[in-house]
Amino acid sequence: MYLVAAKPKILLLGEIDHAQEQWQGLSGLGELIKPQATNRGEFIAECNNGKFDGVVAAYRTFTSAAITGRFDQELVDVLPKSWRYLCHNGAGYDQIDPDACSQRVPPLYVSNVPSAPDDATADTAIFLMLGALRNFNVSMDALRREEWKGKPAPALGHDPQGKILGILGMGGIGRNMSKKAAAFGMTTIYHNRRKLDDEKAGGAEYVSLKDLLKRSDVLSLNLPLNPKTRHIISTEQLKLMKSSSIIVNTARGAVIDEAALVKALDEGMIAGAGLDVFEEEPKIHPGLVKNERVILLPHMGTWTKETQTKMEVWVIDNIRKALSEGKLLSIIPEQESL
Ligand SMILES: NC(=O)C1=CN([C@@H]2O[C@H](COP(=O)(O)OP(=O)(O)OC[C@H]3O[C@@H](n4cnc5c(N)ncnc54)[C@H](O)[C@@H]3O)[C@@H](O)[C@H]2O)C=CC1
Ligand SMILES: O=CC(=O)O
Repeated sequence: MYLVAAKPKILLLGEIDHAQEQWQGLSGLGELIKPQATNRGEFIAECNNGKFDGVVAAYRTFTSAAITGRFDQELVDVLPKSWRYLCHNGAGYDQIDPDACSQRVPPLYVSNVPSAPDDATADTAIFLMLGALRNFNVSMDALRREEWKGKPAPALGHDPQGKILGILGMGGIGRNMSKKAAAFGMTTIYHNRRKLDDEKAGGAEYVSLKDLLKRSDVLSLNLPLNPKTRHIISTEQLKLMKSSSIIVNTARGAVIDEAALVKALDEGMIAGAGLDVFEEEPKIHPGLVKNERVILLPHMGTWTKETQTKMEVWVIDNIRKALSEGKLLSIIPEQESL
């Protein structure tokens, strides 16, 4: 009599919209399953009643947090020990606590999707930058109220040519934006945890955070959200900025203290903002909604067919590698040395 090893399970948290064929292709490596839970309590109950025993890897989306909540200590503690890989669809993995995953025995290895979102997100940042520099939002709103340009017409905008773009977080998206901004005649300065080598910096000057704030005409936030970066931009930092400057945020809402930003805009500490992300999505601070000098997008940085497809395929490739080789394609930096 032979014991037949149970097929591993692969759990889908969220939806696959573009790479169905590649997802189904994983069925050769494991049984594809979905949770029934519609909220965190039910999800934890499914973990506790053994529904996910045998799960080796999971595909998760940003919006699946509406069901599971954050992958924090509480959640990691109830996951079955068979579950070794958590493959996130997104560059930013702030919905996952890397320490809780790393300290579990055995560790829960986490992957994200670097580089695939770079172009689409940097394009979004450029759109927000131009829109805010040119005061386009004021007239776009006015036109829909059947007013030509607006009453009064908006203040004259500013050209990007000759202006200084300051990038906080010079990673994949920051560097991509810097290259694109050069085509608009801008000079980039940046602040990062570490100075980049010359090739990566691409001619951008490394400066302290204080100098970045003081010198930038456009401050673009391109760093991850974590306990060290939460509210990295608040009143003290905003006070250092030029009153003619604008802020662009395509990173995560909570890297800016949103209430402080509203106050800074209202008091003329800075001239405008272009925002794709918010502290409590999908809620937006009413002070941002009512301020016409703020151009707003509902977290659409990677909202293109091409980029969404690339990102889904990337996650599936992570799962495939994990199941067939025991390694992830793009493990998060916090776990590189595990
Ligand atoms: N709006 C959207 O749809 C999208 C938003 N994002 C957000 O953008 C963020 C950046 O993405 P990538 O460029 O792919 O990440 P990345 O990891 O390539 O770059 C992040 C950079 O920030 C730097 N950094 C980290 N902590 C810092 C600190 N305290 N001070 C200064 N620099 C710091 C890192 O050294 C790195 O160079 C993601 O974490 C995500 O939250 C990413 C993709 C799409
Ligand atoms: O917000 C999107 C991401 O990829 O991170």
